[in-house]
Amino acid sequence: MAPRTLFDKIWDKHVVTVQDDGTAMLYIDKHFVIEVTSAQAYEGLRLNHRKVWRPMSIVATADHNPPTRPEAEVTDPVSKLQLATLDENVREFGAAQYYPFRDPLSGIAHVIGPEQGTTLPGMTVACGDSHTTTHGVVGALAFGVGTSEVELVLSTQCLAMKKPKNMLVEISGELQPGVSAKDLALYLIGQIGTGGGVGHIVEYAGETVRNMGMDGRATLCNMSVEAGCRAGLVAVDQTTIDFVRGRRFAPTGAQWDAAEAAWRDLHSDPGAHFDKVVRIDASQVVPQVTWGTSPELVLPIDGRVPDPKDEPNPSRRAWLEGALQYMGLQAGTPLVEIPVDKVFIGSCANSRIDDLRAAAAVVKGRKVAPNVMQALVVPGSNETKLQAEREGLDRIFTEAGFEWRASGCSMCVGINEDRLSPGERCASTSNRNFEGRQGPGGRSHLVSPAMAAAAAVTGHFADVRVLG
Ligand SMILES: CC(C)[C@H](C(=O)O)[C@@H](O)C(=O)O
Ligand code: SF4
Repeated sequence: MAPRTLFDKIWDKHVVTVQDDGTAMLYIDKHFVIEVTSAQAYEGLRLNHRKVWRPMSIVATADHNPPTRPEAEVTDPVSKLQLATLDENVREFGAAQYYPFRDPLSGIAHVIGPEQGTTLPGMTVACGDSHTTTHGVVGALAFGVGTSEVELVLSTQCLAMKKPKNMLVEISGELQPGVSAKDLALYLIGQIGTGGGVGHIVEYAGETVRNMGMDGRATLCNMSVEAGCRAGLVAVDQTTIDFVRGRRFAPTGAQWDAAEAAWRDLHSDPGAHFDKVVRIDASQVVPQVTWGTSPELVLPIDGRVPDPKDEPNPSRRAWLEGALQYMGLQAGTPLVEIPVDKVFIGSCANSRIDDLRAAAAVVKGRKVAPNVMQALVVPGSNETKLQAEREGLDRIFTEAGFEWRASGCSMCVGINEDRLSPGERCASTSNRNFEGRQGPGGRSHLVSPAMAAAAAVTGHFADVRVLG
């Protein structure tokens, strides 16, 4: 057989039929259902008198709306309705697991999937949420889909699509201390743009990725969608196997042995063809900060806010001018001189244990700067929260003046009570910075956990490499 990519291998195993025009029906092994994008899909089933094809493939979780303050209740009527509707739909249609608001195992779908071993290597995964790409961290082919596709997966267990193309991002060289997977992801998007991966499934490979822990790999996969990719993947290696073994829903005994043997083949064959290849020298990447209203408007921390006048293309120039104005910045300002009002450490991009450890290492023994009105740490799952508490990370954060919260999407997206007010500037470890993303009029700068911590303790963007 011709050499195949990791994507080809998983795709081939899951294609049910292919129509003449190339549209394939792809079997979905695991379906994560969230409160924001599922109500209409279930309503569609009801209207058409359909059942869920395989309720045991469903993991339902309420992650976007729940407040994360201890003891807080849901007060917003839309949030209340979404949460109650998911309760009702799970009761009526069934699910293998359900993590409602305040469940001890609840968390952001893309954090709990790999963490609990519900997402396993070689699986196909769907979820009505764009950052489903994150599940690629364990070598699963995971698609973020819209509500109508949620309904299709519920009723047929399949997604309909033409086969995307293969893209390889090969990362070599050693990361400098203080530089992380988030910086790599932002750097990549800065290079190829938010459209750079459109129509492709990206596989991250190379020695830097092989040497990276699972949480860093998850960040890369998470950010794939911000580069336009349909999904992100990392090949299964010993690090993956060690991560999956012993997880709550991972196979055990003879089933584990068989699974592990099969998973060992989940890598691209030598000589496999990629339609697009991007190479990155990790040793050249410095901590990144976005300055504008798209993840591709990103700069190294030692940079200055660009001047749109230097942009020859008129429509791009107008776009940059708009971004500059929305962000309330002056061209030429060094990034390290931009003060921040709020700091958010969380979201499915950066809320796993290694992220919290990296931020805590910077915060330890320091205080949140007086001009920072609010600094939040929101673990991606309640299990991660407990792990961090066992390690004493919560105390490092709270002693410095951070708020330590229960899990959820929180300030990543302005649809729960954690949000920015108009004009507020936030150093955020999340993945999106478009206008109003973290609250109407809010200004979001995407950074790594270590860089968010550095901004919190200095009160402005700062180079974590020289913070000492
Ligand atoms: C609300 C949800 C559907 C949305 C998504 O699709 O990603 C959100 O999670 C986001 O990050 O923008
Ligand atoms: S944490 Fe943010 S990016 Fe992730 S699913 Fe929630 S809202 Fe979307």
